Amino acid sequence: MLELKNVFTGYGDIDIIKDISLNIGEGTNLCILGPNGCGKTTLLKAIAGILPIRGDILIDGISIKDMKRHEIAGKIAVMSQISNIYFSYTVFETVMLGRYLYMKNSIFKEPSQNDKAYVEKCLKATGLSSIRNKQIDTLSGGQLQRVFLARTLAQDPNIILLDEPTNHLDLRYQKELIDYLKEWSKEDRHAVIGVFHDINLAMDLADQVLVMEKGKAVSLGKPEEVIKDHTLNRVYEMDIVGYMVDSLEQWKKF
Ligand SMILES: Nc1ncnc2c1ncn2[C@@H]1O[C@H](COP(=O)(O)OP(=O)(O)OP(=O)(O)O)[C@@H](O)[C@H]1O
Repeated sequence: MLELKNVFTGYGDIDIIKDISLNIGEGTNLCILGPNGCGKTTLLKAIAGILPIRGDILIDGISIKDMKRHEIAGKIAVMSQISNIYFSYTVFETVMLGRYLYMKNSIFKEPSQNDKAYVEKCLKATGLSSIRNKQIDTLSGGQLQRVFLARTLAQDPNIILLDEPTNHLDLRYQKELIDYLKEWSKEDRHAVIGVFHDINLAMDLADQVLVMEKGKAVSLGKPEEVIKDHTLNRVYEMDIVGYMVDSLEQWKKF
């Protein structure tokens, strides 16, 4: 479904991502882990077609270099972060922006019944139906995060890219988001690629884990394989598994 072949990318003349190859099949949740500055977001930008690359990225066998921006956007949606708010729209209007691709390139036209129904479905899936008419600049960080998820879903992509999607979400909504993504990715021709700092959440969502260090892929495999090979400990320069076990022991005391 998505294939990265010896991808290099970066900013100006500097390569941040160095020689990454990956194959992401249907129904896969890939979580990307690695310390600050190792290139996780830069890799997502390359996959979204935002940065020029050397090597190749293929979606369903077609190079993104041969695809137009709207063609890539029809396949891959990036869940935006809170810093992207510039205008005050209602929740409904914001989620409708995700349908833009399908609205014959005009957001000024009245959306079709189909588009409206699709937006309603996305609002329902993210628990936002009851606040559909609220202005987004009056929402809490967690509500806003869910609005952006709904807008991403409204784009009806095959692949969702997420960059630390659980920022601003309280525990309940973190769990709900992860559970929702797990369910969504198992639908026909879907996959999720996410960057996480919370290793617990990453391990909960992931079928595959990619560990990055200094722009390179240093480990790729199932969560249990990646935990066992101690690469995580090395790249984070701490005993990750030991830390997790200690935390659990603390809770057992209560
Ligand atoms: N727009 C940019 N122009 C130049 N350099 C950049 C730009 N964005 C990121 N970088 C650099 O690229 C490197 C990788 O950054 P990136 O944001 O991809 O890392 P990350 O692993 O996502 O980090 P974090 O975990 O802190 O979010 C860093 O050295 C960063 O300073």
